[in-house]
Amino acid sequence: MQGKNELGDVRIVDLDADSEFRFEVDFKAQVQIKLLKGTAEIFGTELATGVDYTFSGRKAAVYTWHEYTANETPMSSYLNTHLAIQQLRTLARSSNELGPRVLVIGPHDVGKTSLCKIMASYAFRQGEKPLYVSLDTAEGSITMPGAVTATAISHLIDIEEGFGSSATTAASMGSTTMPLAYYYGYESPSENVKMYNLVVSRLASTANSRLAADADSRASGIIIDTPGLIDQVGYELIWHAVQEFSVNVVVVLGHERLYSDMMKKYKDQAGITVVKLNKSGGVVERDKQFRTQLQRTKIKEYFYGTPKCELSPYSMLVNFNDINIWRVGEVIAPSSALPIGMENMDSETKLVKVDSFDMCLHSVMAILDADDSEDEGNLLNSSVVGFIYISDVNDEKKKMTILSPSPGRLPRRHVLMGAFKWMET
Ligand SMILES: Nc1ncnc2c1ncn2[C@@H]1O[C@H](COP(=O)(O)OP(=O)(O)OP(=O)(O)O)[C@@H](O)[C@H]1O
Repeated sequence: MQGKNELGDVRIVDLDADSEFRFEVDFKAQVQIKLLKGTAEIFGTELATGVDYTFSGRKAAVYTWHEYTANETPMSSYLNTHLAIQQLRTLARSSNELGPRVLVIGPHDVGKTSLCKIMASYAFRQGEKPLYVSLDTAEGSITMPGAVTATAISHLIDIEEGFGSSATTAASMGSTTMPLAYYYGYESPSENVKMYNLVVSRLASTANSRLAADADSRASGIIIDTPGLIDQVGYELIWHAVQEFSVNVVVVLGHERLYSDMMKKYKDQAGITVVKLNKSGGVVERDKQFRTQLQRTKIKEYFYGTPKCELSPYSMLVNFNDINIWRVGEVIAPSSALPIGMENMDSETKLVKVDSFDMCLHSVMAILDADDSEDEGNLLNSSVVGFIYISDVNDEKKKMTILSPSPGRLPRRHVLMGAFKWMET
């Protein structure tokens, strides 16, 4: 395998069987990797021989199988887990039932997203079309940070861009393959647990009914990536996701206590299997700065596309009167912080209309799939048709400038604002 940085320095690396070449590239730097001979994969997607793959702002590993030798990486256990899940799919197909619903949990930075990608890629390579669900609002791996999403894996996950080129750009182009998304609007679920659980429930219910109606994907089931929360709030979120998606396989990655707590909780529940897998030594911790940078990159990608598929967003003027901007009411104290029995009633999920447009400047907002006349109490039940960015606000003229991936009028007038801001650079 050959690696080349932007200064033109070339390195050739010989990869033994069952070993990984791990690399980290800064956002400002670029490296190219080329497979010269043999077979290798990145998070489950195979590399083609002789093709230059370019990476920037990424931490990843090139893995090679050949045959089993040492057990230095947990890849063989990931493969075995996939094979067991694959059997459940075959079984489901023969009885025309819903395939496995797999939930991957664990603390931050243990490789949950990577494992989900690996399992989705392996499933796809075996002809399956599982639904990939991301409940990780910090990451925005499929559309935007702040959203929970579901998308059918109908083509290979891109080596260089992850879901970037497949889902984000499809979404920006208003394609019908726009992933199903609901907008929560904050990075961490603990900021507003009630609202987070509400959007997860909505996503689960729509995803379940889509799957029930899609004979092609039904037996392939669902793979669910989660945020890395394992404190008291985290457990609540896990129980909730298990229930809403009728999860029957819980994969615990890299955390003994979490595993034994899950075993305790589910040992008497027929039909739920709890599996423990080790964290890969290659998983890298990402500091706050790297995560923020990753979020900015995701937001930018939504509007401007990726190096492989560039987009030019449209800038348009919108009258204050032509748009209804909503945000969730002031959360005085999250319910989780109040004494048992006392609830913050509905302020955590009650929308208030934003009338000070100044506060919208540089915000990312979700356009809700709701009719103009929709009751405000129902808006949070709406999925997302796309995202916009407010690049300028002119109070005098009562207009604002909006950046949108598609031309023409706003498709809907109700938009939901969260906490994500971004500065075009
Ligand atoms: N085997 C590996 N070699 C090198 N890098 C890896 C490997 N596995 C994962 N990584 C990288 O480590 C980082 C963390 O992995 P990942 O996003 O899968 O963890 P996570 O548990 O989903 O994180 P979180 O949920 O906290 O965001 C990512 O940048 C990923 O690309």
